[in-house]
Amino acid sequence: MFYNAYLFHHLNPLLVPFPLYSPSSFPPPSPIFIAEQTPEAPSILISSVPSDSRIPDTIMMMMHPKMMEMWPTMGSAIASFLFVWAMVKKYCPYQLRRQLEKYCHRITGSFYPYINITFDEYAGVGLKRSEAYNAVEAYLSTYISKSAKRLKAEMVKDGSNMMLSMEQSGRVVDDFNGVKVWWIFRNIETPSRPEQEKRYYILSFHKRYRDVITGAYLEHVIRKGNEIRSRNRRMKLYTNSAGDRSISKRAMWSQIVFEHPATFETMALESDKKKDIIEDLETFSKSKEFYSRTGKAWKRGYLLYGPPGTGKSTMIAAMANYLNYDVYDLELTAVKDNVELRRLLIEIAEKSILVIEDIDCSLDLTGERMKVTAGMEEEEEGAAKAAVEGRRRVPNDEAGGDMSKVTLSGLLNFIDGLWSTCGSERLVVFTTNYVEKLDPALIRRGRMDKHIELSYCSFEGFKVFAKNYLGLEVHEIFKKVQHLMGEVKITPADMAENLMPTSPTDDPEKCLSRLVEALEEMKAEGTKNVAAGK
Ligand SMILES: Nc1ncnc2c1ncn2[C@@H]1O[C@H](COP(=O)(O)OP(=O)(O)OP(=O)(O)O)[C@@H](O)[C@H]1O
Ligand SMILES: [Mg+2]
Repeated sequence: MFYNAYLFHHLNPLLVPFPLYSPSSFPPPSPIFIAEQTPEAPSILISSVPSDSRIPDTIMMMMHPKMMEMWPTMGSAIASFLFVWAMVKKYCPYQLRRQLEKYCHRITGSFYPYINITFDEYAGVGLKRSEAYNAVEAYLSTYISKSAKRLKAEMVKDGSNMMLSMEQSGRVVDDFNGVKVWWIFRNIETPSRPEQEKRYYILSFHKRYRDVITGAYLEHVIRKGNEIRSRNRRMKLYTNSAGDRSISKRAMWSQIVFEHPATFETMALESDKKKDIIEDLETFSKSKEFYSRTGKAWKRGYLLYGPPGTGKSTMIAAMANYLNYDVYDLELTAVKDNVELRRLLIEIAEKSILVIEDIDCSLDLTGERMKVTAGMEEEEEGAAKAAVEGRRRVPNDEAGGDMSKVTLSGLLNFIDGLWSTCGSERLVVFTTNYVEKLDPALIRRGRMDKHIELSYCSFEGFKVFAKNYLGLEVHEIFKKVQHLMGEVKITPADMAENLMPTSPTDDPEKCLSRLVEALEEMKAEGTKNVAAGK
């Protein structure tokens, strides 16, 4: 670029009226003047800020060197104009000023030849990151490395690539079939959301290209941007926690990159069950058309239940890896009330899995349910209740001691009420150790479409472990293991623990023998308990 940049501070004597200047009423209507980049038609760029930001300390003016000769005249013209405007602003009655502003805008608008389109980071009610903004950001990442000066780098998939985006207000030029457009990035603090910067892109182009830019060009940007996004996508794990309230006094999602190694191949599960789940996921992810044809929200509920250590959490990771979906791990006890729950759930992006672990411990809905569990032995019920209470209290203590006011109806509303249609391609997964204690309303078919029981390890499951952990497909000890597994129940977690080499000298045989020992011990323990009448 051949432009010279000038930074004018408040105190610059040339622009003394500046302290009186407020961007909220700065004419002309567009906050940004775009400089023509051709030497034949040089003009200036005044980088101002939109009305909802703070008054800038400095204002940047860029101009073509050719204009330097004109600067003395032009500079004082601008200064005089700003001075007059500042006086008008300061001394004119409000009504008159409004009128003047209107005329000013009309006049400048008639010769201002550019159209600006804004892409805000948060669309609509401001709760959900705009898809268009995401696409634009990704699209520009391929261009900005060439022209923008202050960049932010983010590692993308496999850590093999970087995605660049503009960090501070910056500008890039794009060329579409010979038509030049400018992308301007702005990040400003807003008084209404001090915890969050307002970020947006402005697309500027000459009005004579309106059709081609609003049509073919924008289509091209969104398509390319989405392609780049899906290529670079790294799965994320989001979680809400009471601790995150410190800044904004409300829970928000915080995220980390999700890199769980579990897959369906590594899961010890009967092959029929595995196949069934995979097919179900596959069908779901390809059923966009079906859901819209049948008027249903594109979402599916899974209930994973079974004793501790049977692979419920592992299954969620395998599902996420299979579909390449983000995971939103919702800690219900840290959600203050239904309003906060709604806000959190609206922020969930598509292609995601919403997980509520230990749903039986998560809500104060258990009060009613506890009474319903008539079949439960009293002692067991007491222990379960204590566990529930214990687990429920911990996060709430962090939140300042107040109990979560999320209700069953609040939760159901998001699962399949009107709000459920906000955001599509979403799996909702509940896990529990005590399926019988759940409120039937919560898990009825249609809400939780698929109930998957994860139970004790089968011999087939053991073979998956043996292959993955020890590299063994057959071994003479397998028979013994099979026999013992017919007599005692062992969870996949215990199985994994026993098969894991504990020292570098442990060979597969040693690990298998350790498992046999553990199984025999469990069997003896079981016999002892039966004899003692437990
Ligand atoms: N089916 C399985 N296949 C492979 N590994 C498993 C399986 N089930 C459990 N594991 C292993 O056991 C560990 C515990 O499993 P996981 O956390 O998934 O159990 P869970 O059912 O979620 O337990 P909880 O009810 O206590 O949350 C995991 O780290 C995993 O390595
Ligand atoms: Mg778990």
